[in-house]
Amino acid sequence: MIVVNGLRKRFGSHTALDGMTFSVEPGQVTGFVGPNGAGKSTTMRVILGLDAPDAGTALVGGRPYRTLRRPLCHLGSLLDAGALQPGRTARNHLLWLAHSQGLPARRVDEVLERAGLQGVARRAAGGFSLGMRQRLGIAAALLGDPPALMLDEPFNGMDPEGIVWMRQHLRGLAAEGRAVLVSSHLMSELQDTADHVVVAGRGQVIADTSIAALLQAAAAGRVTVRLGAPFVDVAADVLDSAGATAVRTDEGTLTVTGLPAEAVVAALTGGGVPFAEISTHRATLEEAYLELTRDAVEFRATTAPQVTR
Ligand SMILES: Nc1ncnc2c1ncn2[C@@H]1O[C@H](COP(=O)(O)OP(=O)(O)OP(=O)(O)O)[C@@H](O)[C@H]1O
Repeated sequence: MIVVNGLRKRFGSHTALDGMTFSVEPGQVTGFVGPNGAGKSTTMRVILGLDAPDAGTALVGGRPYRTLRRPLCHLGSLLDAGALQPGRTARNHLLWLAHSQGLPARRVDEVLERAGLQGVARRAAGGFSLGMRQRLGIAAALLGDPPALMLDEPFNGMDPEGIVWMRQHLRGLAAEGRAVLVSSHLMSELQDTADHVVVAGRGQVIADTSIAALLQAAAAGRVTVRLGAPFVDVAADVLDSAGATAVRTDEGTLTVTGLPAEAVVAALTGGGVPFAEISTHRATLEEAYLELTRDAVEFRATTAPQVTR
């Protein structure tokens, strides 16, 4: 289990982490999402002891990573798939890592097979595509058979087949009881993968929730009512009196917030207003995420560049 509590980190005058707090539970994939600059990589670097926080703690199995005797047996990580000696074969890269942690060579062959790299094990890793490097990074993370895994943007550079493989692989690792933390700046990548999601923005957690609850919250309260144009105004009045907010969004269409669909039906029926159709808006994961992070995006394509003279 990974627990971060009140992490703060400044780089000069810039606050990268501003009280980041969450935990990664065993047996599930936790997505760590947020716009660029939200503080995901910094949090992961702090967990690994690569950056020192100004305040707060990051514990792996109850202890700071730096104090673990054989860290690969506690937490496997993939931060930068490019971090390898290009001339070394995939197998030698893993053998070197295994040796440094006192792990047996047989683990190397086991993880190569698990990552689907047996066929290229004796090829120089420098010639690997980014997707293959990601697989090699996963193999390295699994060397110590750790109960927790932490992967920074593992879908980067993967082709569609690789993405399917990665999703199944992550699910499999969680099904074995491991705590799996996976960062991404695309919520859609985590569809069908993550059970839980921690949404970061401006160095803080802005949502810490199950995927199911996130979808439900995003869809909650948005009900579309279609009815004959002459009834729109009276329907809006009836719904306003029932405590909802009804906005005409199209000819003969009201978008209602503040009341669940059943209550909308009850209010209209009680008010004697005929309607043709009532539907609940179902948000996609991406919509739910965009809604949450709307105020936390540091760089926006639509923001006019600031010119300093
Ligand atoms: N070594 C550093 N020196 C100065 N600023 C840094 C450093 N590392 C990170 N930052 C800044 O801290 C903030 C958080 O960066 P971080 O890389 O953790 O975000 P992120 O959520 O991982 O973003 P991305 O999705 O782009 O990787 C950013 O504004 C970044 O520019």
